[in-house]
Amino acid sequence: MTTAMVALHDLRMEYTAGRGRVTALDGVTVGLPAGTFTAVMGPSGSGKSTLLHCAAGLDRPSSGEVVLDGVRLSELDETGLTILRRERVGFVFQAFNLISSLTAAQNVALPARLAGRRVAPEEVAAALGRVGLADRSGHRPVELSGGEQQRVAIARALLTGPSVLFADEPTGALDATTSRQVLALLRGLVDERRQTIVMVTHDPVAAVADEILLLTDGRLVDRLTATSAESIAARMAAVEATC
Ligand SMILES: Nc1ncnc2c1ncn2[C@@H]1O[C@H](COP(=O)(O)OP(=O)(O)OP(=O)(O)O)[C@@H](O)[C@H]1O
Repeated sequence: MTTAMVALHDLRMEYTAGRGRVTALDGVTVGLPAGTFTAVMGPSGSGKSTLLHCAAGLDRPSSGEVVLDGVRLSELDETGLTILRRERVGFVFQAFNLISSLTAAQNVALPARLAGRRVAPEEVAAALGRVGLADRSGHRPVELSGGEQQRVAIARALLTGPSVLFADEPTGALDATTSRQVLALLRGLVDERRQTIVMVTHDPVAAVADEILLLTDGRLVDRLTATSAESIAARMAAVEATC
């Protein structure tokens, strides 16, 4: 039996907003095997980002448990969570969050350097090579296309060799063609390096994922495998029509 790289057990998240309470996650239980690509989809407000943030140790759930690479996150204090995020988790967001005055190579090395780690130039070159940007290491963000900037952000996230790469709308700021290229790059990391990836997206080209988790109202309502972009778009339209 494959053990899950990321296991969520009855995950619940409630927010107090004004005088009311919002249930963002309403008992999600799922296991994501190592070396797989999972997309999390669902209507706006269905709890996708909350799920990603809890799974990655950025937020603590109200109840339930996250086990990431064998570590029960509820047992970690804040320092433990910070170390876990630094060493075992990589993040990619919609906004590339690159520092404009630094080169691609300097951007890739920055988080590790800030964490007090010496970073060998070969390590940075290897990370940029993995995303197909070996020849762009001296370029500043303004000298790179949007897709290339996102690839630099992916190289930065891969530098520490994370157990899991979490991506929140990584193609949200990219055009259709560039989005496909970035998703193909992520797919390649799974196929060639057994990288585990969990990605929130609205993009039906998420069909490149091994599995799509469909959320509505904080609940896991479907798990889709081996599906096409067309059937995902149709399923999403049907779910949104009922919301
Ligand atoms: N910090 C917060 N305080 C109060 N309510 C919140 C907070 N963060 C999220 N929520 C609420 O929790 C629910 C789930 O939000 P979440 O951001 O996880 O949804 P989402 O599926 O990622 O949405 P979108 O696709 O629009 O980004 C929403 O109703 C949202 O308003």
